[in-house]
Amino acid sequence: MKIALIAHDEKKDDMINFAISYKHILKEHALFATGTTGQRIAEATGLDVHRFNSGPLGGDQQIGAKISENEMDLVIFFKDPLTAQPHEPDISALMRLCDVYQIPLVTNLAGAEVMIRALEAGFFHWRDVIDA
Ligand SMILES: O=C(CO)COP(=O)(O)O
Repeated sequence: MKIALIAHDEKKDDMINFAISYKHILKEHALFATGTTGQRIAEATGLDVHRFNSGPLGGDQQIGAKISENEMDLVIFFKDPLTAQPHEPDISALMRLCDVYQIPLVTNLAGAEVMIRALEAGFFHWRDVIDA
């Protein structure tokens, strides 16, 4: 599966801990991330992560483009609900495209914990049918 990993600054430590905890699952998949998130994950885990631009510089939109091309299967996005983001329109657009294309999206650690276990259990096989 192609997985996008994104975290706002206040949530980056959560994302690093998540990636370390589930490295054994994540390493079986193709990983994509916004710039800084991807760099932090790669440094902390050694995982191979394709990095797009940083979020405020278009990274969310680049991931949105992948969704529109059926090139992303899951989006794990640790959003900061307490800090205004300069690129809020890009964030909304990314989440909207997940809804348009029926791409599973979680926006916090609790959801990600469930989703990663669903991934491990094979609940994403329906995406193979769509990708075929
Ligand atoms: O701002 C982001 C998502 O909206 C994340 O971007 P970075 O991973 O580059 O910090």
